[in-house]
Amino acid sequence: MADKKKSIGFTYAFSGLKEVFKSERNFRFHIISAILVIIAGFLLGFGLIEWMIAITVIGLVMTAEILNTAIEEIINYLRPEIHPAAKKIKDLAAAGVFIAAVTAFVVGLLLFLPKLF
Ligand SMILES: Nc1ncnc2c1ncn2[C@@H]1O[C@H](COP(=O)(O)OP(=O)(O)OP(=O)(O)O)[C@@H](O)[C@H]1O
Repeated sequence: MADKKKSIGFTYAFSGLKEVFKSERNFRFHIISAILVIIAGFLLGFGLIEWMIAITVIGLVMTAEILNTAIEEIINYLRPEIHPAAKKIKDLAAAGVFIAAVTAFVVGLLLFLPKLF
């Protein structure tokens, strides 16, 4: 029973992933960036700690993008007029993605630059 519940939970989660992949250009960009980081990690011989850091920031950015998409969908579903509160909510969600992406970029520089130079 618990196993069945768990597998249904995974099904919904995968359905969400499929949705965000289909509808969000940004998410596809994050996936491609993550694949490039993973390839570069293999080529540059990342150690355990470097892999842990890289995977953590990849997960951070993807999670932020998915939550941003969910928040946008809530606002679109509620169909508000153009409203300052709707703007504020969407802008805050977008700011979350921005902070996650800048963090990933800076961490990426700190990981890759010492390996390259
Ligand atoms: N109902 C609204 N009222 C006021 N401003 C809004 C409203 N909906 C969207 N906006 C403004 O437009 C911006 C873009 O919103 P939109 O829903 O188009 O997101 P998006 O461009 O699809 O985002 P993403 O590229 O992450 O998918 C928001 O950040 C907000 O500033």
